[in-house]
Amino acid sequence: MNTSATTRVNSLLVVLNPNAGRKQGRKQFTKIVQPSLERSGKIFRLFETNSQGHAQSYFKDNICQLLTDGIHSKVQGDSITEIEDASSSAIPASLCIMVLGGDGTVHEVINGILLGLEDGSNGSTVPGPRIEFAIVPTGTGNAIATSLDITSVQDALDRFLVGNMAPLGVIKVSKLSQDNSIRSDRNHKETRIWKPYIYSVVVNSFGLHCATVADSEGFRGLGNARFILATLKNIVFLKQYKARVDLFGPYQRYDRSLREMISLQEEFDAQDNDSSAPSVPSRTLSGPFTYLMFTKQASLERGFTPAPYARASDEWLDILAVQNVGRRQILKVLKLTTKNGQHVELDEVEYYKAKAVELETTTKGRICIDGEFMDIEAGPEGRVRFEVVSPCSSSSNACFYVVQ
Ligand SMILES: Nc1ncnc2c1ncn2[C@@H]1O[C@H](COP(=O)(O)OP(=O)(O)OP(=O)(O)O)[C@@H](O)[C@H]1O
Repeated sequence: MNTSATTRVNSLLVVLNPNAGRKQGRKQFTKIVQPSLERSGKIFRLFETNSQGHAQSYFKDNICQLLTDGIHSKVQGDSITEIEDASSSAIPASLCIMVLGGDGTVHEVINGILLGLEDGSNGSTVPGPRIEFAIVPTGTGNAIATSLDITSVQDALDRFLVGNMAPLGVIKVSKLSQDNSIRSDRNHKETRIWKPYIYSVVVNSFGLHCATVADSEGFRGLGNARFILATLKNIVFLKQYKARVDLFGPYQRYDRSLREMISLQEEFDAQDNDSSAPSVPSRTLSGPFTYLMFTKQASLERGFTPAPYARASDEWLDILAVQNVGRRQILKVLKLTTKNGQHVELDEVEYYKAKAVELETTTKGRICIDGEFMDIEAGPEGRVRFEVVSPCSSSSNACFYVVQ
């Protein structure tokens, strides 16, 4: 997979969420971003979000138009007024989006784009347009920027101007289709029918992390301290969360003695699995879980690195699981998560990489998807599937890249 392609996209749209993080985005745009872009001769359009969900609905409604737009067209409010090449019906291959915000804003933009392209794709199987992101961290956690080691607004701009790109993997989160969710083929092999529900770019969690994200909303305004407060609360009132996790297809496991991820392809090959759509898990974690996450990002905020081997550009989903431990143990795990990901050396921690994962809860449960919440039914009907969509594959409606 190409991890160092240089930018070749001219059209630049700057998305500004003035409410992200400590609400400094507008100031940073005027003082740092705008002068820097103008100095380097970049022509751009500005889109400022006005509420939660605005970025998603804007991109859902406008992505096809944005892709067909000429560089000199203007955005006025939610509509694009001057379209340079209105006669062109073919969608040009590229768009660059600079996001001044946090992970929630990137999540909304990506979901809006994929929904908009899905509506406009008419079932096409050709890979979708190339969409490049430059992420300027003005949010709270800034997991994507932090995982790319982008340290400031200026650093993000400097990297944008250099233009080195890496693919940005996206996680498709699917629920079982309500009608006819299990189908049998000619050989009476049962196949589940999945319906995409949402796309995730940062982290999907269950258990303590999800409860912490929910509680941290009440402490907004405290910056990153809101996560610390919410985590402490959930350690004091520690719960174990009953669920099973199935890994499908080839997978890797962190080996503490070798201090690296080892491939378990051989174990997987030995099973009676159809590699294109395996129905038998290659590994099952039976819970209950204290802490569980599936992620594409190594760090969720500066200094907090739960999945040290995660790469936004690869095709793996990183799985961090801590099963049924007490307060003292989970505190030790979380403490070492802040020490360059040393928690993976603890016996309590299981760390895997897989291509597809399914979660099934024993009672009604809740998962957190990039800060959004999804309630799930108990048992097999409530199963949720997580899989990485390879950028630029025929199954992807768009080829996402990110400035690194
Ligand atoms: N003008 C606005 N007013 C209020 N909320 C907004 C506005 N524009 C966007 N939002 C919402 O702000 C929320 C927070 O944005 P974002 O997630 O980017 O920042 P953050 O939570 O501070 O950072 P991170 O997700 O990196 O921790 C999102 O849910 C987004 O929908």
